[in-house]
Amino acid sequence: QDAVYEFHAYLFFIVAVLVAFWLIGRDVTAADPDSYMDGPVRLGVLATVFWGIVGFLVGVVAASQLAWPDLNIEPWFNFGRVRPLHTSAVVFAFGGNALLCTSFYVVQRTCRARLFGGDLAWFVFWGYQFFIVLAATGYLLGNSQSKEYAEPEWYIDLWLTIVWVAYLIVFLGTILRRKEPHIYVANWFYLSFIVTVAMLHVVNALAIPVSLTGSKSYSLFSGVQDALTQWWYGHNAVGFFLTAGFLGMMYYFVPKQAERPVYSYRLSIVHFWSLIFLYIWAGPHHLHYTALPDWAQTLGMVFSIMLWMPSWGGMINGLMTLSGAWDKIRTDPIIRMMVMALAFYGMSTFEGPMMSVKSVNALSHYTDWTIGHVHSGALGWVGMISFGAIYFLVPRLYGREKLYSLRMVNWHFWLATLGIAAYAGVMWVSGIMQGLMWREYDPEGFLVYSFAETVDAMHPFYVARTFAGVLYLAGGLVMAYNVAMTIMGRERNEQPIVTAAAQPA
Ligand code: HEM
Ligand code: HEM
Ligand SMILES: [Cu+2]
Repeated sequence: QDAVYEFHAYLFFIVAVLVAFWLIGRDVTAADPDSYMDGPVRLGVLATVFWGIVGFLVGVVAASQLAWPDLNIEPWFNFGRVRPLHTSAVVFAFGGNALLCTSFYVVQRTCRARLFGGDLAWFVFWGYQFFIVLAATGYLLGNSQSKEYAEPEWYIDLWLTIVWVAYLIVFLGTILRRKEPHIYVANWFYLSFIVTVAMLHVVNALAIPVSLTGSKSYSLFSGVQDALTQWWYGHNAVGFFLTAGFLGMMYYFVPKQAERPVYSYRLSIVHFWSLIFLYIWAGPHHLHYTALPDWAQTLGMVFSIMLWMPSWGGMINGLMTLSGAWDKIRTDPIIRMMVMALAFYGMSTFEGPMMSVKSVNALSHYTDWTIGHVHSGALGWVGMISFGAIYFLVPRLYGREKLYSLRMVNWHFWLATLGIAAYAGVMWVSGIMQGLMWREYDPEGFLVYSFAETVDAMHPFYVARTFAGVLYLAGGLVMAYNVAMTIMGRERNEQPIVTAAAQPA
């Protein structure tokens, strides 16, 4: 019925042919059941770095378009198509690959078992990359079902469902055949992420296609039910994709890199159950002052405020794992990255509950303050903890003694930290200014500013935010170079990092 569907059908055909050739030619000798399956992890780390750079770059493009509207290139690269390309690239391609490869790595080590299902793990990896390509090309060609963070049309949603169920089978199967009786807490978090995302995705994507040979569909829900379902999904995508999954990462890689046990196992169990119970109810804080019934808005607000506690439980558990090893912040830039991730996790989960209070949201909603909040969680928490895990994994996965350069990790740390601080700071100022300008009345009761005047006032902030994004992107490029050199087996000839205070007096 339409060109996008046709293009995707051809793409599907080409991929199917390639897979058929691979199936014919592959090596069918059974792998050693006692070894770990690290192929998808090795490639997954590279995919994470690659999609990270793509996503940050598209973020810089979107930021530039807001600063200089002439950069809207019609029709393929206008802001309306570039924005979902950015959000999906960073959240699902970068974050998703980071979760996929670290979860495959962690579940094998902590269960002392090979991934379940043989080549199914490869299907999950490649099937997920195919989903990303379908989604991204669909956006640029103008397809969207207009649900934020769930823009792909129905047939792409169906494909993702198949891939995700396979992911669940691989992960759960590995846990079921574990040789270690205990299920380590990182796996609890990963599992809750996989199960909940499956549920969110299936319910929110329920839609009726206009035709089985066309891309257009209509949501099963309408009006305020549609809005509530969408933000039940959207909020819990934050809670389970961007939070629970990355907490799983934190619970494995922070203790490993710090060479310390988790601070409190009891705390991890308590904050796990309270986190997943509370998150599910907080979605309505995205719909304050809408047609959603008032009681539902208040419910969302109350659960959001309660959510502060289990969130900080995770942060405290991560930070206190460094007890007795605090000196490592000075000497190990990877630990420094992980600590910065936890600091931003704490910061954004304090800011979130505050923004969910209706009177605060009356100012912050629809403004850049929300964008600042999003990016302190995304750049600070999700980005930094993933970078830490990548630096941990690359030498181990590729059989290298150490990274090409620790000093470059330090550079990455500072570029990323300055980028985040500038991004969040600029958006706070511009967001609050924007909110205050919108609500400014004169003594006669007329609005003082027209909407266009508030847009005009944003310009310098948008320029500054673009610059902040360039810093963050530059850090990502430094990482890509470091990773590539490490894989090639090179070691940079450099002085070890020793600060003045660490030297003997
Ligand atoms: C170089 C770094 C980045 C830059 C320059 C950047 C830029 C942007 C821009 C310009 C927008 C649109 C804002 C608007 O509509 O007013 C945006 C939205 C968004 N970005 Fe980024 N971004 C970056 C990195 C990231 C990362 C790493 C993540 C997640 C892991 C992320 C997640 C998001 C999300 C979820 C939104 C939608 C926010 C909302 O609708 O409230 N971004 N970004
Ligand atoms: C206790 C934890 C948190 C609470 C209670 C919370 C609360 C909120 C609130 C009230 C909003 C603004 C809704 C609006 O006015 O439209 C929001 C937006 C958002 N938050 Fe959080 N937040 C939390 C943690 C996080 C974290 C850790 C991240 C990222 C890793 C994050 C990502 C987002 C995103 C992407 C949006 C924008 C959604 C959109 O409109 O597109 N949040 N959050
Ligand atoms: Cu939310």
